[in-house]
Amino acid sequence: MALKTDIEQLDGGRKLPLVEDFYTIQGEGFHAGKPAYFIRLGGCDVGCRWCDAKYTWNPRLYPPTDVRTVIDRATACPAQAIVITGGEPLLYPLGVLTETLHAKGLEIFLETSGTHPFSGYFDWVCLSPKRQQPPLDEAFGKAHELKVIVGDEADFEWAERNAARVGAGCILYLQPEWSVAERMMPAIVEYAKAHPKWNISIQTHKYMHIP
Ligand SMILES: C[S@@+](CC[C@H](N)C(=O)[O-])C[C@H]1O[C@@H](n2cnc3c(N)ncnc32)[C@H](O)[C@@H]1O
Ligand SMILES: Nc1nc2[nH]cc(C(=O)O)c2c(=O)[nH]1
Ligand code: SF4
Ligand SMILES: [Mg+2]
Repeated sequence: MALKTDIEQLDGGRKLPLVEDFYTIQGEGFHAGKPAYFIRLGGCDVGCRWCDAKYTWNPRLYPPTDVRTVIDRATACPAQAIVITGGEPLLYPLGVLTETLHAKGLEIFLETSGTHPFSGYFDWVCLSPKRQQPPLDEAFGKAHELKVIVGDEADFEWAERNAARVGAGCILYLQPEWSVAERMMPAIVEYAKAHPKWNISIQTHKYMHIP
């Protein structure tokens, strides 16, 4: 299965495989609670079995869309923050989209597994490392926050391994994998209390019943 849209179809990033764009409240990590305009791109080659965006994986379902149409919608709403997510957004050249939005004075946030080379401008990078396809070295130095998904006890060791590779100022989050959140929450709470460099992120949008 083609896991990314062919680059030549993207006209250097003037077009991107758009899944959806929507104005909501950031539900995860350091900026949870912040109103933000989300731009979700299609295609991912990482394959997390518990991914809550599996509908994005096949980019062929999402034809390359002129980024100007998305930018027009994003700038027509009151949002001052834009979150670029996916799928795995770093599959694509993000320079045109992000630099155009930045030039309009908007804050640009990235949600990424760090599995592909960076392109584009970001004010904030959230790195969520995946065991089956770990981040590229360059991702660790760019991460403003590290958000490790915890689905079982072994993930705490995975979290520490990644925490050891990010910059000193990178903010650390443990996020329960949604389908086992109830069961894993006590262990996550106890781990964070015992290792207070870690914070907890709980996908508040899912409790708020917003996208
Ligand atoms: C859908 S991913 C898209 C961006 C990028 N591919 C990544 O993984 O960071 C957005 C965020 O949701 C997290 N996520 C995905 N499925 C989840 C689940 N079932 N439970 C908790 N977090 C999840 C990811 O780890 C990531 O931090
Ligand atoms: N409200 C809301 N917050 C989010 N933070 C990260 C998300 C993502 O799917 O990248 C996400 C999302 O899908 N919805
Ligand atoms: S890297 Fe992100 S989009 Fe891709 S499968 Fe994992 S959670 Fe889903
Ligand atoms: Mg989501």
